[in-house]
Amino acid sequence: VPAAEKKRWTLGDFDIGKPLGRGKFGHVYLAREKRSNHIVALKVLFKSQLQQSQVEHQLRREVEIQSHLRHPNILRLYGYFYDQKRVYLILEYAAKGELYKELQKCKYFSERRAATYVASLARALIYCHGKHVIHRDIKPENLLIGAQGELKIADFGWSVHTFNRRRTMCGTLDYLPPEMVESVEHDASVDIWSLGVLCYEFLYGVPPFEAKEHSDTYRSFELRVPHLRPSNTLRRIVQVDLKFPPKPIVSSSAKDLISQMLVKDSSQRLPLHKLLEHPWIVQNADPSG
Ligand SMILES: COc1ccc(C(=O)Nc2ccccc2)cc1NC(=O)CCSc1ncnc(N)c1Br
Repeated sequence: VPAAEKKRWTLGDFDIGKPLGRGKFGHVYLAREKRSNHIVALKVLFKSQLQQSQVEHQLRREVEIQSHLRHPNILRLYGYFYDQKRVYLILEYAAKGELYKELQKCKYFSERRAATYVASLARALIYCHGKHVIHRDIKPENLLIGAQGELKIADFGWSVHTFNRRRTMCGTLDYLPPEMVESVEHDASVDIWSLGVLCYEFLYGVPPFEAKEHSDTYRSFELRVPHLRPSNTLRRIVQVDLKFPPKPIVSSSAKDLISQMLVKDSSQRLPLHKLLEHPWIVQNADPSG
């Protein structure tokens, strides 16, 4: 049987539902494919904005990469289509929404929940590295939660989110590893660094190298002159100025894992497969992910 002809989707194939979120390049809607009644998330990108930001090639590359990725912890990109003015991405719908909202609501996660998320992200990253895809942007804003509570990496590409996503106006620097701050070439080990930052933020509710100046005076300064944001965060990153606050109480096993991931020399970072054997993960992560 000849390979199924790639279906040409059109907007008429979908019933459009409520808005799910919005990024810089466009909005995301709940949608139902009429023939199959399959629920999806439909991301609408404006061609004009893509052209202005010269990200068409980045989008084409991302669509190409995503169409070959199949993993329970990576949000599916089922397909895309376009009309005169817009490009539409047909995405898997994550029924339990955005992880960053859940983290803001709970302040921080239990060690079992944090370990379960970290283990599932490690498995997704091992899968990506196996396909020579690195640097899946794994900060909380890019993570969604599926119907069974499982984590889904949903690279939002270049879409910049409304600033209220994080306490600071400007895009967060918190997740940059030292080699990217010092802009030397980076490899898959950047993802181990970012996963370490994420693990810390899951357990403490704040990223490890955040500039302390989140006082009101600093905030007003930042709002008024965001481009002059003191790069205390960058200094703390390149010095790996890692401190564990006394509250909330976190096990020494968790701190040990984080300390093995947030290592300046990228070749010394704990490899992802070794992470899955770390006692804290073995004792706390729910195997189902
Ligand atoms: C595989 O997921 C993507 C793949 C690609 C791109 C993208 O825009 N790439 C891109 C855009 C412009 C330029 C270059 C790349 C975006 C996503 N994903 C998203 O935007 C997530 C939309 S929000 C959402 N989605 C599902 N369920 C929910 N409950 C929610 Br809320």
